[in-house]
Amino acid sequence: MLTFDKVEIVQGDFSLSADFSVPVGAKVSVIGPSGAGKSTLLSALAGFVPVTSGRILWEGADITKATPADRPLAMVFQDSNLFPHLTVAQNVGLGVKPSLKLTAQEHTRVAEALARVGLNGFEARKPAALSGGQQSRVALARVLLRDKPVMVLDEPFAALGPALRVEMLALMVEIAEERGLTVLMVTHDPKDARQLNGSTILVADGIAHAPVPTGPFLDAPPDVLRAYLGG
Ligand SMILES: Nc1ncnc2c1ncn2[C@@H]1O[C@H](COP(=O)(O)OP(=O)(O)OP(=O)(O)O)[C@@H](O)[C@H]1O
Repeated sequence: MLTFDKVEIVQGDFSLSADFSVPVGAKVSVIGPSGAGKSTLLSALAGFVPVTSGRILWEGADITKATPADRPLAMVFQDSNLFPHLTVAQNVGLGVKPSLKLTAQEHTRVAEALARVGLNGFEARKPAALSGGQQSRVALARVLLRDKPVMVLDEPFAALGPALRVEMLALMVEIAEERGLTVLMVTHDPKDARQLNGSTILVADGIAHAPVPTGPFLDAPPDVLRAYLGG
């Protein structure tokens, strides 16, 4: 279980509170108006933004003060965050060892992760020689290799067209279910949230609310979200 225990995050004159738990294996969308604090919530979870008070717990262990590398999560960023001068295999290998001095066994793990995301034979390519969808696959392979129980995605695949986005989300969910990962995904698009088919955390008015089932929530969204969703 991932728990935000009476968490308060203060950044300048902005503050956000969170007090809820997410079960292991849950698929959670994080949704809310622009500037409401979605990225702030995930950044605090990842250890990039300090928590002012309260605690963050993973499986009962207090990770509030842990360094980002010691936390149980791996992140997928909007732009895939690939290094342009490194090959696909090296970009993925970074997930194993930042020094890239991999053992034979680690090279095998890289090859297996690339195969899992459908990128057999792409090892030697540079990111510039990949399509947007293929770049997203590399980012997913990198997360796979980190072997962390929580996958955090901040508007992933936003640069992709609608069909490709559906495909990438499906692959992400397939991998998450295969490994029993807990997923937290910021999205602006209710279609993404519905496809994730789990629960939704509404971030609005300084509060990250406890997750509720996504379907019923989006069928009757609160006013604060209705304006934002444009419907
Ligand atoms: N370093 C900072 N210092 C002070 N305020 C900050 C800082 N970083 C972000 N903020 C403020 O915190 C609030 C939440 O920002 P955040 O990026 O988390 O929102 P968001 O919901 O992810 O927005 P969007 O959907 O537009 O990406 C905003 O009002 C922002 O201006």
